[in-house]
Amino acid sequence: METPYQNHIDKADFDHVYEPAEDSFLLIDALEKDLEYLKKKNPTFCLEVGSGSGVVITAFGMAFPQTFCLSTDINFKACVMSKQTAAYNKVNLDTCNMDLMSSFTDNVFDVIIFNPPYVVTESEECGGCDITASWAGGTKGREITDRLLNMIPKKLANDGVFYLLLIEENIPDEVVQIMFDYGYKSDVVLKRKVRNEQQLVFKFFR
Ligand SMILES: C[S@@+](CC[C@H](N)C(=O)[O-])C[C@H]1O[C@@H](n2cnc3c(N)ncnc32)[C@H](O)[C@@H]1O
Repeated sequence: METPYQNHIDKADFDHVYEPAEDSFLLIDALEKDLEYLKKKNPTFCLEVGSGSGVVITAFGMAFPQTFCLSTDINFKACVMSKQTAAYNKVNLDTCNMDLMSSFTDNVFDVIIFNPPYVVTESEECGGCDITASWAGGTKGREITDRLLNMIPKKLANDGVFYLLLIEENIPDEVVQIMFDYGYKSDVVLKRKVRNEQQLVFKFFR
């Protein structure tokens, strides 16, 4: 999977929107690793929740030009940047400024992707809509992630796949158990140690 160009972005804009980092690129590498699996699924709708600069959903859109790509972000400036990144790389992307995927009512997605704010923080730090929303994850770094997990059974197609980036501090075993209770199997697609942080990309599917 190609990494999208982001030459159009002024460095200063990354004071307000999450700048693509190792976690973003691990997620792209995980999607690349699963390319053949994803091609067999021939996805019609792909949603990235919390798209930030748009680098991940744009990479997906470049690899799957026939797939209808959508993204959401709680940070309005991230929505604008995602749209620009997609357009710069000739990918059609609809972006929605919303909390997770709460405003989609009838839509069901074949692929859902989330690189959440995963840093363990005080609960009070979490739930904003500016740059702090990029990293502040509250208790276990999971407060935002757990809210999304709860929505997956209604929003993921029966034969769909959900990709989620976690770090060890998020206690991935608990996430696997939550998703198991919802009826999902899981696999670790890729993991990488970045400085002191063990990052893992999981996929969940029925
Ligand atoms: C770690 S950043 C990942 C950005 C991008 N996906 C990437 O991989 O580079 C997390 C993103 O989730 C967004 N976010 C946080 N809470 C959210 C929520 N409740 N609903 C939608 N997006 C949210 C943040 O604004 C931020 O853009």
